Amino acid sequence: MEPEALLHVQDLKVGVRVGKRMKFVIEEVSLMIRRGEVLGLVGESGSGKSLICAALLGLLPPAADVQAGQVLLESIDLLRLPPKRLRQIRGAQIAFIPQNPMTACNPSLTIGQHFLETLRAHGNSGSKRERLECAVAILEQVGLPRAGQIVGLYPFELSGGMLQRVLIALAAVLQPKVLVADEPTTALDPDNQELVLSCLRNLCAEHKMGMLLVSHDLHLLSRCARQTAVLHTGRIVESGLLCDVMRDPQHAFTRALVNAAVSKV
Ligand SMILES: Nc1ncnc2c1ncn2[C@@H]1O[C@H](COP(=O)(O)OP(=O)(O)OP(=O)(O)O)[C@@H](O)[C@H]1O
Repeated sequence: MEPEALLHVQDLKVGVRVGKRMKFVIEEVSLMIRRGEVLGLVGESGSGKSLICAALLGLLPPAADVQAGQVLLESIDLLRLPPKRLRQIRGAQIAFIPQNPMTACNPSLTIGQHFLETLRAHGNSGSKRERLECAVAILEQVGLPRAGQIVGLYPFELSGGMLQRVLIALAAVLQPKVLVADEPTTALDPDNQELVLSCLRNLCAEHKMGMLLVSHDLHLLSRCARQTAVLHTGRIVESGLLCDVMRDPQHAFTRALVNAAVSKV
């Protein structure tokens, strides 16, 4: 039996205002993510990957607007929720892992305080000690050694790879149904990339989360994603099982991506 669809994006269209006119940068994008499954969204720089992530989370920049489409999280259309309800769902049911861990953290808060704040903001009524225990447990799950000490450290005291795993833990602590990860390994060296990818793979499998993993690198996606969708100038030009797409790419743009990926192996 096919696992059930968690996130279903249908015919998404996003425009950005350029002076007085609207330029459409995302057109008729449809994606489906099932429980426990990683969908790799691949595309060239400027193809619209980050705007799709932002649209899913209701975090488009002021110049951009959703013009059409649906983003169904199970049966709820995120594009049509009042802002207050969307804020409750964001983080708790659909969470974001950013590209650059160094700029995503608040430098004046310890790692533990980041977790306390996230849990408090989403109504966790446990004591401070219970919330910190929760933080330590998820930090251990993402493979960070000495998690009990890490909660007392500030972001600058951790390496980029460790901090990215902290952010993954922070995104996962409320056990969202879907994780959206926009190029989460860009700022990392190859060893840390591998650690982060395996941490994402394990989290999704263990908690049956769905994940949208964004990259411009098909080879990198092939280490984590089962399904893929290929984005080219704002449109999905090909999608399916990543192994099939890599074996027999149909679109000229996908063939170029596959050749680039093969040359990295
Ligand atoms: N705030 C904005 N104002 C105007 N245009 C924007 C804005 N954000 C993005 N765009 C345009 O929308 C298109 C898609 O941008 P987006 O950042 O989503 O691409 P991307 O695939 O994520 O690129 P990269 O891999 O380089 O991050 C680009 O043409 C970009 O110039």
